[in-house]
Amino acid sequence: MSTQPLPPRGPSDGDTLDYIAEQLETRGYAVIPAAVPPALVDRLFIELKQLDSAEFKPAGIGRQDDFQVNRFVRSDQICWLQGQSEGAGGFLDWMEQLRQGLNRRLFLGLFDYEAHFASYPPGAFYKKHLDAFKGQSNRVLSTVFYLNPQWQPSDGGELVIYAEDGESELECVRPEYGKLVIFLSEVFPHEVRPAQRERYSIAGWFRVNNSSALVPDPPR
Ligand SMILES: O=C(O)CCC(=O)C(=O)O
Ligand SMILES: [Fe+2]
Repeated sequence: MSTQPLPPRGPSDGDTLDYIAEQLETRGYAVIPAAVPPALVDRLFIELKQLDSAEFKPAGIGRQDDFQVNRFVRSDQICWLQGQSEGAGGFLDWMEQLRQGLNRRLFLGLFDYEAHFASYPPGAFYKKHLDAFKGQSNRVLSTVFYLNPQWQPSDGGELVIYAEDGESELECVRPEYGKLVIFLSEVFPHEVRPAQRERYSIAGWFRVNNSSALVPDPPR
């Protein structure tokens, strides 16, 4: 058995940052059961429940010009976080602390962060994919944060993280309330298995800035 250090609980303090940085450096991903302050998790959950279903749109694949909705690849609904509300603002602030902390520790040059709520109705999925392809995207680190109270193993909906070869399973993560997963966007193929219940999350990406005066950074 490998002896991984126990993940710390609590806010984005030095210990949490050290833990995430160490995991990213040694394994390329981190699973933290309770990184975000509980009051913030509850606030986000309330806001998510208050969102009108009309604000959720079918998620697509690709960027602006080649954006397409493909129900065979993914069948979730999304709503981008704007940060105007207490919970969403708190979450984006927390991620900003993480961005700065990781830049200091790992020199990643992370430039900004974008995130959306995602809702997977029962039976919805996201087939095995990479969040970024080398040289084609400025997404460097993917984050997924789960908002599913009392999630049971029989509810399914796991996030499966595969090794770079796309075959061997590295991790099968239950989408439990308050859990945060972070991984290198270009390295790990992953998939969302269908769930028995509605499955809620916030998916986000830390990005680098590849723009210059002549070549603007591509839109997401
Ligand atoms: O919800 C998850 O567990 C992962 C979602 C995902 O892979 C994505 O939105 O790119
Ligand atoms: Fe993904």
